[in-house]
Amino acid sequence: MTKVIGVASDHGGYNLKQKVIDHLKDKGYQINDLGTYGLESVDYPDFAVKLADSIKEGEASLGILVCGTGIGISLSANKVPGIRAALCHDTFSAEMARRHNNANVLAMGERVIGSGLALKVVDTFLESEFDGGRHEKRVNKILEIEKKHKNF
Ligand SMILES: O=C(CO)[C@H](O)[C@H](O)[C@H](O)COP(=O)(O)O
Repeated sequence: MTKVIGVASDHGGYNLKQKVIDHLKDKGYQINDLGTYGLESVDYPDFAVKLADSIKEGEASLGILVCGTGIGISLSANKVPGIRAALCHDTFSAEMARRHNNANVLAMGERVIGSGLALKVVDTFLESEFDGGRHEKRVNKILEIEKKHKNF
């Protein structure tokens, strides 16, 4: 079955988001594009939460978020329980984000990274799998933190 990947950005990440979409479609992925759909100024939390909700609803198995730096959009997505958004601008971090942290969202900054490297980061993230084992216990501790602080 084709893997569905959720993708979203603000205006600062729009051009890179479009390149990511074209790249992944060429590779046979099915894309759930949650916007933004142009260069008009928008607010990154609105698109982070759209993507996070779509992952939680099971509409996509993994997600990719892009803003200018990747910081605001990853901070926002990580406020949604169950979302582990990793800001990665190199392939080693992208691999470890999946293998050790079971990250379900990759975040990048269009104003930080060139598109050639960004597409390699995307491929590495999507092709890496969670190692489990000792890392499972640690990821479960992240879930415990979410539960403990849910009324903060
Ligand atoms: O969230 C960000 C920074 O933490 C992103 O880089 C945004 O894309 C950026 O803040 C947007 O800035 P702009 O001047 O409104 O284009």
